Amino acid sequence: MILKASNLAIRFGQTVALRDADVAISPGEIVAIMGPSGSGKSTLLHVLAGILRPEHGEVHLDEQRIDNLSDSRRSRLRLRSFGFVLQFGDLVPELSLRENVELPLRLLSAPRAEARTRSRELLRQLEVDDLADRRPGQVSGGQAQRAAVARALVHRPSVIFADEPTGALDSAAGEVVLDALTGLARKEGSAVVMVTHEARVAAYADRTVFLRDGRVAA
Ligand SMILES: Nc1ncnc2c1ncn2[C@@H]1O[C@H](COP(=O)(O)OP(=O)(O)OP(=O)(O)O)[C@@H](O)[C@H]1O
Repeated sequence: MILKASNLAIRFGQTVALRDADVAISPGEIVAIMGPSGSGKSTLLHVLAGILRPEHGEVHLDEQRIDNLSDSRRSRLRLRSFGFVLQFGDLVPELSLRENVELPLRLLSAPRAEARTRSRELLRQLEVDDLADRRPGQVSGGQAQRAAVARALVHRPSVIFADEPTGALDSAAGEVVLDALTGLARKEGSAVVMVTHEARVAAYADRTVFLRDGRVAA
């Protein structure tokens, strides 16, 4: 397993968001998380990604326990091992698409030339290379989301987390983004954990985990 979580529990005030949740993701596997509104999908994603710390339970990336690391070590680990695609607007608005895609590699101190070559190649595969010098506000939502997919993949992460990655797109643009995300992740061997409430999005996954009231349903 590349990512394994057991007995996860977390509350927000009186609300129990997760209780006794177990999830295990194999290397390169594409998993959808589905469930009714408020069932804990985003919370589970945030706990698996080391953004939220569970009150009970453990999260392991490969052999390493990650939930009990300090905030700074978890941030570093997220940068190195994970990629993220959110619903919309998570590119840096002041940077061009190319600079956004290069950013994870630059933060990881990769040589500038290597960052440039790798990001150019991904932007080409996602068919937005002709827009590389535009800022996110100067392209369509679907084009920006394809750049976000490139940014999520650029540093060859073990796991890509996607929270409603096509939630802000029409179905045609959404399909292009999902084809790109799942196709490139398969090619490069990154696992994908994707929260969605749409069956047609979950159809891109190898497997679906259903949540109900903070529990993983059988
Ligand atoms: N920061 C927070 N503060 C208080 N309550 C929260 C917080 N985050 C989540 N919750 C609550 O925890 C429960 C699970 O929320 P979560 O966002 O994980 O659900 P979800 O399945 O992703 O929902 P949706 O499909 O509507 O996005 C909900 O009852 C929600 O109101």
